[in-house]
Amino acid sequence: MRNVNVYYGAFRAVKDVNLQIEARKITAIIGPSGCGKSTVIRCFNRMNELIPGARLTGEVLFHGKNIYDPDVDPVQVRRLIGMVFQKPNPFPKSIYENIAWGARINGYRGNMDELVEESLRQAALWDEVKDDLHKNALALSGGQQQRLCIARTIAVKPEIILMDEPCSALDPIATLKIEDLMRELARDYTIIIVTHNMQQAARVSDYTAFFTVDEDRAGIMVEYGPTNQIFTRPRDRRTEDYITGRFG
Ligand SMILES: Nc1ncnc2c1ncn2[C@@H]1O[C@H](COP(=O)(O)OP(=O)(O)OP(=O)(O)O)[C@@H](O)[C@H]1O
Repeated sequence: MRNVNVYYGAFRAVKDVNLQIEARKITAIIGPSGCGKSTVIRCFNRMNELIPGARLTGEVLFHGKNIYDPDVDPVQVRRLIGMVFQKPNPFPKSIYENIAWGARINGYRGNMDELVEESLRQAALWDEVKDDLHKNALALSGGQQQRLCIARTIAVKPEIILMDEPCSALDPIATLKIEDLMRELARDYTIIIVTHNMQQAARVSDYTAFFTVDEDRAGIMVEYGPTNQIFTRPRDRRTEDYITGRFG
């Protein structure tokens, strides 16, 4: 991200963000409520464009190309940079179709059974559902539904997976499963996660970006670095206050 500002109408929600994401690492975005975490993560695949009144200035470079250039297709951007949401949102269709549908829309011509199996395996869900692929996805538990959403995202072969509070609707055991899965996926994918949960950021991420709210209510990035450094030797007083629980 280069000099990124995001406005909702006249309100500047995010101010002057410069952030370089590392490939095949997990980057956590943390900070108090309203500091713009969701707004920032949505910039990485042009999801803010779907919000009426939202506007971005600056650049988001992916392989050196600004994804906001007029000749870039947002649908293609969202295929390469997939997103998993707070609440698991499988389609009200079978487990199999949840994966096959997106792949088909994206023009997948290979063996669909293989793709479904491979995606479910990568999302650590295969063993639990392999005998029930034609069951409705909504009959799965919340944690299984979220892994299915991750499988669906992986099936279209993205390079980056964005996750906005992916565990906030899950119990602690399902949360740990998703965290283990994220570590597995980070071998092949670049992951960016928004989380309210600082322990989660400390457990799973390689890099952490701490955001806060400036005097004009705009979100700003205070500090970014290796997670270990941010949590043990923050350079900025505001980061220290937040991670030690004095603020937010
Ligand atoms: N669709 C919208 N229209 C107008 N203002 C918005 C919209 N979405 C977010 N905002 C405002 O932008 C700012 C940043 O919101 P955002 O949801 O990105 O913060 P956040 O850090 O993700 O918050 P939380 O941790 O509470 O989810 C807030 O002041 C919020 O009120």
